[in-house]
Amino acid sequence: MSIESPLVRSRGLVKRYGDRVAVAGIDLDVARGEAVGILGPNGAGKSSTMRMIGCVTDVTEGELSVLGLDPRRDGPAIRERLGVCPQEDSLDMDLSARDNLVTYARYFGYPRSVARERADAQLEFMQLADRADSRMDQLSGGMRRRLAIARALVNDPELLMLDEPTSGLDPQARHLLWERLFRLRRRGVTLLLTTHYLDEAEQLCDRVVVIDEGRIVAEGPPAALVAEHAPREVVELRFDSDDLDAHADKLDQVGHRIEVLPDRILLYVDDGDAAVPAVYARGVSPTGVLVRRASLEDVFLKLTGRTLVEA
Ligand SMILES: Nc1ncnc2c1ncn2[C@@H]1O[C@H](COP(=O)(O)OP(=O)(O)OP(=O)(O)O)[C@@H](O)[C@H]1O
Repeated sequence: MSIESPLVRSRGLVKRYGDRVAVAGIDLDVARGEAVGILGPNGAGKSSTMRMIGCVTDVTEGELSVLGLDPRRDGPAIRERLGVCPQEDSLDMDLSARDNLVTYARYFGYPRSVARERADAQLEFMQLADRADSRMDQLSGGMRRRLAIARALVNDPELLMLDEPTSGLDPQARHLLWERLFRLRRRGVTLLLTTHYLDEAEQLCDRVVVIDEGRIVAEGPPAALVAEHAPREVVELRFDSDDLDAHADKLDQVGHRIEVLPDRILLYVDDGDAAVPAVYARGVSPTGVLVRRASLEDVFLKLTGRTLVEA
C-alpha cells in the first residue's frame, strides 16, 4: 500500500454554471499507478469533473488537489505534468500528424530535435508511425483519436486523463485504442477516464466511480460493485409486443428482482439457465432470451433506475 499522497484528491467538489449544478459535491482520490473510470450517463457531470481536474475550468466550490498542487493557483504547473485528451479533439487540421505532436511538445519547451523524437516515439506507440506525414482529413476517426492520445503523451505525463476516448468509434477502432490503453496501464501510467462503455471500464479500471446528476452513487473495483449490487446472472427477455408490464406481472418472484425497460425485461437471478424454464412455465413466451453475467450496467440500473447508454 502506497503512503504517497494521491495524484488527485477532491472533497466536496462542486461545479455550477450559473444556476445549473453540474457537479454536486464529489470526493475522489486517484492514487499513482491506478486506472480509475468515471462512469455516468450524458449530463452526469463527468466532463465538468475532468475539466476541473485538468485545470481548464474553475472550481466553483470544494477542495481539489492535483499532483499535490492547487488548480486555483498552480494551473500552468499542473498542466505541464498532465496529459489531457478532451472529448472534442483539438488537433490542428492544417498540420500533419507528426507536426501536431511536435508543435504541442514545443509548448512544453522541448528543443525541436527532442520534440521530434518524442513525437515519433508516441506515433510509434500509438501505431501511427506510417501516418506521420498524413493530414487530419486523411486519417480515420479512430486514428485521429489515437493521435490525440499520442499528443497527450508527448510530455510524459504523470496522469493521463481521457474524456470518452472511444465514443463514436466503430468496434474495431475501439478495440485498437483500448488495447493501447491496456499497455499504458501496464507501463504504470496513471489513468483517469470517463466512458459510457461499461464493459471496457470493467476490464481496464482498477476502480470505477459511478456518478449520476453530479453525485457519486457507487464506487469501488468493478467486480466488487457487481457482487455487492447484483445477483450473479441476468436473463434478458425480448418481446414483439409493447406491453411488457403485462409479461412482467406474470414473472413476479421468478428472480430476486425484475426491471422493465422500454425494449426488454431483465430478471436478476442466481442461475440464468435454471430460470428460463420458469419463464415459460408462467405462460410468458419471449421472442428472444439471453442469459448473461451481471455487469456494471446492472449496478447502474439498480442504483439510478435508468440505463446508462439509453439514458
Ligand atoms: N459550459 C457550460 N455551460 C452551462 N452548462 C453546462 C456547461 N457544460 C456543461 N453544462 C451542463 O452541466 C451538466 C453536466 O455536464 P457535463 O458535460 O459535465 O456532463 P457529462 O457527464 O460529461 O455528459 P456527456 O457525457 O454528455 O459529456 C449538464 O447539465 C450540462 O448541460
